[in-house]
Amino acid sequence: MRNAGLPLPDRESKPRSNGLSVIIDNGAPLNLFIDTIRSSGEFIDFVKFGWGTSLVTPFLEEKIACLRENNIDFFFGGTLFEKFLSVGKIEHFYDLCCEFDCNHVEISNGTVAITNSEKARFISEFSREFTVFSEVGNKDAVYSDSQLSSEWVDHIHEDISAGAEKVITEARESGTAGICREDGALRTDIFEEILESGIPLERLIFEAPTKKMQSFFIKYGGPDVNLANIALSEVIALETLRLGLRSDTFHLF
Ligand SMILES: C=C(OP(=O)(O)O)C(=O)O
Ligand SMILES: O=S([O-])[O-]
Repeated sequence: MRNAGLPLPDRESKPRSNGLSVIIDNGAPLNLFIDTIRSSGEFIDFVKFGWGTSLVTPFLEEKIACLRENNIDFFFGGTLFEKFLSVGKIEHFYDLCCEFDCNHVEISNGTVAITNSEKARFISEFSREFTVFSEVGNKDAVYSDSQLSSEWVDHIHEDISAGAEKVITEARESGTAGICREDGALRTDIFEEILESGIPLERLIFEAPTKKMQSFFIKYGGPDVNLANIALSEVIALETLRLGLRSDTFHLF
């Protein structure tokens, strides 16, 4: 990173608790993964092994070793937690997290029909041994549409009270549900309600797989807004958005 004399926004260096970029790995080939981590690791705070890909992706151990060498933490997609939950095998999920020496777990209810309060009980249990990132929002676009912004804020409060270190707002890998409409349009009503609620933005991580979403959150949340579901190929491009080095955020900073 070189600023070449430009007055760019100050970005805290890693490890940081704000301004996080969470990359999603969906089973990328090993060398592509290692190459990305080695060349852009400075801009990556976490890797999420998306949904249940960690059970299928070859070379998971090698990928995790590469992350450890580069001081990047990781967690498994919340859907994996939900899959174990749906078959009554949550203790196996716990065992898996221990086997991989996870520091972080994602606890969500984006696919299984459990209430937020039931989810909060798992947040509370897992937060005794892990740092919990909870997730609010549903993966079904039609159901998402029916969720009121006030419900989102209630659920975020409940998750934080239960022990979630940060709360992830659902958008999926595609930006088509949760805080987005099926056509990718952002639910600005939810974002506004979150801002009005006074919940510090540092406690939230916004899934923002598209440039449009990333630009929106940077515009209204600042260069240090926490963002997730960033594709491996977009790490550097995202950092330029945060720094006002791309047209979409050029005039912000
Ligand atoms: C990103 C996704 O899932 P998870 O949060 O479980 O990784 C998804 O299904 O698009
Ligand atoms: O829970 S998700 O869609 O990252």
